Amino acid sequence: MAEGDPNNDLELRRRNFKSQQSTVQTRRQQAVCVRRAYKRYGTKNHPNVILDGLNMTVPKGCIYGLLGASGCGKTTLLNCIVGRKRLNAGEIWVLGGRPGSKGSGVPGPRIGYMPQEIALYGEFSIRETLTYFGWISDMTTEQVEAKLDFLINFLMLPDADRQVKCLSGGQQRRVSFAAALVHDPELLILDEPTVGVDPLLRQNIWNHLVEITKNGRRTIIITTHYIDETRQAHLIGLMRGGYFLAEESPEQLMVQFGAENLEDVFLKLSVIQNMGKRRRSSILQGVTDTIPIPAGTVNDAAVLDDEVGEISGEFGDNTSMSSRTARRVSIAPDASVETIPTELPPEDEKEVKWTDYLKIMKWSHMKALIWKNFLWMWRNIPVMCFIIGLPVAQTILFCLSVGHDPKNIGISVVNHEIKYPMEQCEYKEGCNASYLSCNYLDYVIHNYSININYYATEEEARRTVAKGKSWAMLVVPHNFSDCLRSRIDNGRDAPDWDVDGSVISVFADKSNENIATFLTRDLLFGFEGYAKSFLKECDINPKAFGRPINFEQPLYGYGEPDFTDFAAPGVILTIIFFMAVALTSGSMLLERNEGILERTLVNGITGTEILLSQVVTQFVVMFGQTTMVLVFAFPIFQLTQNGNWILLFSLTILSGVCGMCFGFVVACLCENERSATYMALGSFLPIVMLCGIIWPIEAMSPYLKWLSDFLPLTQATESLRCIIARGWEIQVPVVYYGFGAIILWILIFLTISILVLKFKKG
Ligand SMILES: Nc1ncnc2c1ncn2[C@@H]1O[C@H](COP(=O)(O)OP(=O)(O)OP(=O)(O)O)[C@@H](O)[C@H]1O
Repeated sequence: MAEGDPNNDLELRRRNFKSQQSTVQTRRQQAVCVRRAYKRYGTKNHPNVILDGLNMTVPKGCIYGLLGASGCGKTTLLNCIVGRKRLNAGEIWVLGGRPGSKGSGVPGPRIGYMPQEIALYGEFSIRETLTYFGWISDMTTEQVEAKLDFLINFLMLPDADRQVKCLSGGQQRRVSFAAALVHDPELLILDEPTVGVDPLLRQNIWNHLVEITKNGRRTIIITTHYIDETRQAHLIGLMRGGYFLAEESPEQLMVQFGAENLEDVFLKLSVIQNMGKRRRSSILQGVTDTIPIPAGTVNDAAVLDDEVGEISGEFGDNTSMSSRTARRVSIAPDASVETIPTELPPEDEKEVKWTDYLKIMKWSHMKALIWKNFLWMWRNIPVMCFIIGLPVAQTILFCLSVGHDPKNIGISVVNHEIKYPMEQCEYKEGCNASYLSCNYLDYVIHNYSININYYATEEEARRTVAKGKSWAMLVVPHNFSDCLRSRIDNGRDAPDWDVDGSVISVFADKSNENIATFLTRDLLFGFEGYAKSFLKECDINPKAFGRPINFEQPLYGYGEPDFTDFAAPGVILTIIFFMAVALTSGSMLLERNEGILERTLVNGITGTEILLSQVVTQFVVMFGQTTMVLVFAFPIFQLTQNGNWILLFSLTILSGVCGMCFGFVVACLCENERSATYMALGSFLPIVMLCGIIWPIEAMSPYLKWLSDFLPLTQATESLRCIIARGWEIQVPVVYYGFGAIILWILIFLTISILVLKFKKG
């Protein structure tokens, strides 16, 4: 094979891997082993490098104190160890496997994680909190109960039935500590557990940590700002500038630096680092020499083998200062990836069967999550009442305020038939009534909600319209009644002046399209109605002078079109959809931002399980909301409902489920409530405008109409309209398209959120 041949290179690397097998095995025998970890936030071009070639070795059975200034990257490192964040380059083994890989058990109940934030549900009691964390770690209630008394006594916690939100900050931190301890994990990761804890209890906690690591089966990584309390740790890692300045036993470090306490050591190391004279950190020398590790828990020979590998740079390691410096100089944000072999030796992990991939959830996890969701609701009854009451209030407001005829529209009339103000316009019965205009106006007043004010001159009346005090001016000509009679009597022979003299002129303010439309309708229909009654009084067939077009009883709907009925389907679906978006994204972001979600995920709960548990709980809420909204809209406010109740109910529920899934997407994509609000609000108006909710989609431009067809609520709104207004059943295409489209969107949103949850890690 020629030199430089890629196959040749691959063969060489394979051989190297074989020779490194023992090194790799050794690393996997540690509780945690991190090699050449490189982690940055920000973009490739503007990276904020947090871990920069960091090596860390935590043997099984030891307490490892992780120290460093605030913001140096301790939490980031811990998040990578528990599998919640990914390195940009480098390797991590935790309890023998790769965090996050199938079968590694990490994240999972093998780990107990206490994050920096309290990350607990304030409404839960101590007992409920520990039960929840016990259940998600596969414990039974009896096992939790058995552990509860011990933890309460040991951590000096108050009564187990006290709610977490009623505890002091220090007590809350101790409950959080208890939640990490409850399932007796193999690896306990504690991010500043002793903040706000009094010295006596802090000592107790350390004693307990020492106690549980004695048998060599438990390992603890602990970060703290109280540097000197880590004297009791077996090993400490002093972190600065993205890597460890030293990783030794505390005693060794103090002897080495001739310091009286660890703070001095840290200061001295920092000064040395600043001077560019970094000392070589003898990673495992200290471990094998100074830590009283129980026999059999660490393979000494292997450790030495590992050590040799490290020092000789066999596996590309860099603990010697020169190699570290050389590599650190050359490391570019992702160039480091190239220096890491992409093909790693086969891992000795639990064999994963293809059927494992089908197990998307564990019943014990689902039980815990659903119980927790309902308990949260039960503890927040006022919030729940608001959540169910809000859509009802919105429906009531819609029914009361939208689609009804405008009332008391004022118009100004100048009636030249009478001598106003000396003479008043009054209704006179009979075919020979003198002022037909007065009869017509009287008919309008009594049949429509129109207020008439009379004026003597056109100037006065016009001024009222110009000043916005009236919506129109009507001018009745002098001989209106006579001319109208002549027109009826003479028909096609009526002289022009009679035709012209029988016309009432309307000068309207059409600045408000809706009011102008209603006024036009009332004046025209009013005249038609009055004319019919007048012709009857004169024994003339009204049809002779009526419109030659007659609207019979409609096939669907009522004679008078009602905008409330038109808008109701879309409005109901929108209310349920967006309430679900707000509720789901809000509750998920709340959990995430308080660190509870992160903690739950570290315990081995999967994103899919969280989504499914939310689906179950939100479904119940949605059921309540939908029932209330439909009861108020139809039986109480009497909106048109000629269709199948089951179809109406199921389509409304489906729109809620669709909103819930969209809420998942929002929560997965957005970092905080503010961006989630922007995203939800940003989608609200396009959906309302483009889905044919407030205006028929037939009125849209063809391109927008095409776009509208693909939006989640368009087909569903049309389908619901056909169900309730036309009484159509599921076999009609328009109806089942609505169901199909919304189910398709549910699947799309669910898939997006599962994919984002899976791939969006640090
Ligand atoms: N999600 C993130 N996006 C961007 N930067 C981040 C993110 N998380 C942390 N950082 C930055 O990374 C650095 C290390 O943060 P980290 O929380 O790991 O520090 P820390 O050592 O745990 O600090 P402390 O002791 O104060 O908790 C900080 O400068 C922080 O601002």
